[in-house]
Amino acid sequence: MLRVGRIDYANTLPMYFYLDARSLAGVAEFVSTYPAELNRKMAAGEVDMGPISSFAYGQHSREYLLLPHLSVSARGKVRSILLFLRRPLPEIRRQGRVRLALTNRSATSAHLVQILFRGFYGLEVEGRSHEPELRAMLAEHDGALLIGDEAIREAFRARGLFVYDVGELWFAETGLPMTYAVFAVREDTWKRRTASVEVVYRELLQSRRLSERDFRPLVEAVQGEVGGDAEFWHAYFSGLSFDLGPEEEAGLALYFSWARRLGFLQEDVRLRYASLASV
Ligand SMILES: C=C(O[C@@H]1C=C(C(=O)O)C=C[C@H]1O)C(=O)O
Repeated sequence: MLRVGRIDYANTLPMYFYLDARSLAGVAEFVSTYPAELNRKMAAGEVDMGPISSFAYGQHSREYLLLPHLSVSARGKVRSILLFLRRPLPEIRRQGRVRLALTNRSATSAHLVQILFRGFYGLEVEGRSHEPELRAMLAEHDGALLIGDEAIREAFRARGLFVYDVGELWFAETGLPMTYAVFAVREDTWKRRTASVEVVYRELLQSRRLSERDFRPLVEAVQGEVGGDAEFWHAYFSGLSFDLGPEEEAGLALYFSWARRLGFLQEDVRLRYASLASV
């Protein structure tokens, strides 16, 4: 059986919501976790494919292949990758240095924030990986990065903090979308189990397409779990892009080149795709 990763944040739900259990019976089993742990499991070969952090793809682009037309991206506002600052951003920028607590659930966004603050704003950044607990994070830092449903929940109740959408900050500097997660398969799995990967891929893509036709059933499902109103969740799903097209590739290329320049990645990243027919 293929071990397929799954992230329990709302942002990947469109790819999973309409999966057909019968088509996947005997082909795939699902491993649910958060992004940083999924990245680790992919690297260790404990998971064969899944929605890993784009950054993790950058670290392993020689061993992984991308699945075409699948991602979690946004052109601007993403609404779930949020920086909670104790003081307004312009004030922090004037100060020239910042101490940030970065959620240990993330790989893409934790590096993206450092790219923005160091690369684009020219600040001295002390970034520390932290459990995603806003109060504890802010006790010793100027700001905290949260992602996924944890970020959304905190944004609903944040008082007296200055909250910035990291996707919006990236777009303001680059005019490009940002891709937070890509779907990748280990190349060794792809070679040995091509037919099974094709079955799972078709299902993920089909689910994505069905979800995009009408987000209402997904909105109802996440509203019950995370809270918030239907309007927020419609804006959330419609504001994300689940495709991986030329614009997303351009955003990723810029992200990877900055990650390389700041020493977060040791090699240039090539986007290599599994040759899957887009059905
Ligand atoms: C849009 C999001 O993207 C997520 C962010 C990730 C990261 O920062 O490494 C990884 C996977 C994505 O599901 C989010 O968490 O809100």
